[in-house]
Amino acid sequence: MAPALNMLALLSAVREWLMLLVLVEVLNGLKTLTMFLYEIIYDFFFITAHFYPQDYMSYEMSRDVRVLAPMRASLRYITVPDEEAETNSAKVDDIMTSIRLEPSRSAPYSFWHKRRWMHVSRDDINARKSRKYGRKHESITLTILSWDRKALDRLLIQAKKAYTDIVRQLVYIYVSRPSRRARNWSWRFKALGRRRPLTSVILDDGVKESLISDVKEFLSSRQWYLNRGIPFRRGYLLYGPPGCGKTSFIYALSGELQLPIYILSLSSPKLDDEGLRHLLSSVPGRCLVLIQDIDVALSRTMNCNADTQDKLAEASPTQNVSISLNRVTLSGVLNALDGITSAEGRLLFATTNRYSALDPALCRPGRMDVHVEFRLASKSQAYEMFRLFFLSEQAPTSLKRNSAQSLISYKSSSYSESSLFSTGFARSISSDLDSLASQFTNSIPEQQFSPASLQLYLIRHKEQPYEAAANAPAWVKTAP
Ligand SMILES: Nc1ncnc2c1ncn2[C@@H]1O[C@H](COP(=O)(O)OP(=O)(O)OP(=O)(O)O)[C@@H](O)[C@H]1O
Repeated sequence: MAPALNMLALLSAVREWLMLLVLVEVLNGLKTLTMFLYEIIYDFFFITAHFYPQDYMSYEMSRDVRVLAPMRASLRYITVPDEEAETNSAKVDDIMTSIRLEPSRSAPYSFWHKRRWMHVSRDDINARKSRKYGRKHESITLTILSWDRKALDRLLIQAKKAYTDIVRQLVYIYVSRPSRRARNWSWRFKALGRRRPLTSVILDDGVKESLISDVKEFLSSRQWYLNRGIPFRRGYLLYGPPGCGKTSFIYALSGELQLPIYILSLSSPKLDDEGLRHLLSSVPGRCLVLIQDIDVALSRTMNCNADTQDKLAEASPTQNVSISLNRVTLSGVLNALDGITSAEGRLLFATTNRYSALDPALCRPGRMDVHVEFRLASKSQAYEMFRLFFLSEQAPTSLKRNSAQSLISYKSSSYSESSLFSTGFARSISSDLDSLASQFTNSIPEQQFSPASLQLYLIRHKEQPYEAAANAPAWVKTAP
């Protein structure tokens, strides 16, 4: 009797287990079905866009709360990136226009745009993907409650316009710096620079235009490079005496192309070949890397090997500032420039005052593809500088080089120079501008002064165009 009872109990337990198993399977099936239905409904009702760091502009745009959700007053969780907090502007208004707000990592935000619900979140991307997509380990996801794809197009068009308006006036500047972990270097946001118009950099005829068209041509040829297996990057070597506009041109170009500038200081203390390689491989695609005075940095490091530097540092621990402690070698620079992990679309600009001192290996095509000489000011540069200097912003925009004579002259013997600026100075000077510029140019010898020294002279006479032209011969005789 007892074995029969045990058997019955066993059967009932097995039956209960089986029922439980079936229940679990049914629940799992329901869950899968729910997920399946959810995905169908989600795909039908929601449009999702992902933004990855490799697509620099659209990623930066999507991270900027001011751009995607201008009515940010309703947002509750916002991050102010470290870099923006560093913005050192005296005017509150300036800070407000330059401070970027980002969605918080912990809390996504939602907003309404044209009666549609939108949701933005910052998501981590896994290490494998992050290697593919760039230096930041995250992406931005925008979800729109709508089955009309045009809703996304409309938002992106509006956001792109807002973003362009914000960045049009600004240049993002990054600098290399050692990170806390030894032997590791990274890029740090330094400042939002005001964009310098390219027209304010005056070079010899054709130099600026050919450089700009070369850069633009390069940036639009990605596929051409890829098809031929050529690394998609280009190096420019700008050389010439100090104060001839090399750096100014590079800054103006970055503003024109709306590309961030990454300033690489080869003479940074303790920068070594590995750090340099890491830095050059971690810039984003489409950016401008600037190495100033490349000859100085390299000659200093090569004259002083790592051991000597260590000894010097130990001997004078308090004089770190004056002693170069970097260990970058020429071969390290060459390897870093050639690095296969270097960002695509990278524009490298190096400047030097001593072209002949550079190693030919550094200057060869593939590393420095385009060499451009920036010379001391020619007469035509002096002429254009004078005109630009005294061509007030209030002057009619139609005022071109040879049209000044046709404008009505407001000059009369009764006005004083100082009153010109407050009482229609622009129109007053415009009629004489060309003749004053010619007078000035006649006194300036060809290629004897740098544009920087001409600029200094003109600044001294910034409200006295007539005196600036008249005093130029005397200045030329005494100028250093
Ligand atoms: N070609 C130019 N057109 C207009 N301004 C110029 C030009 N060259 C120099 N300047 C002015 O001179 C100053 C110094 O110029 P910049 O720093 O660009 O010269 P550089 O050639 O880079 O000098 P360095 O070799 O010493 O770095 C700037 O304020 C700039 O406005």
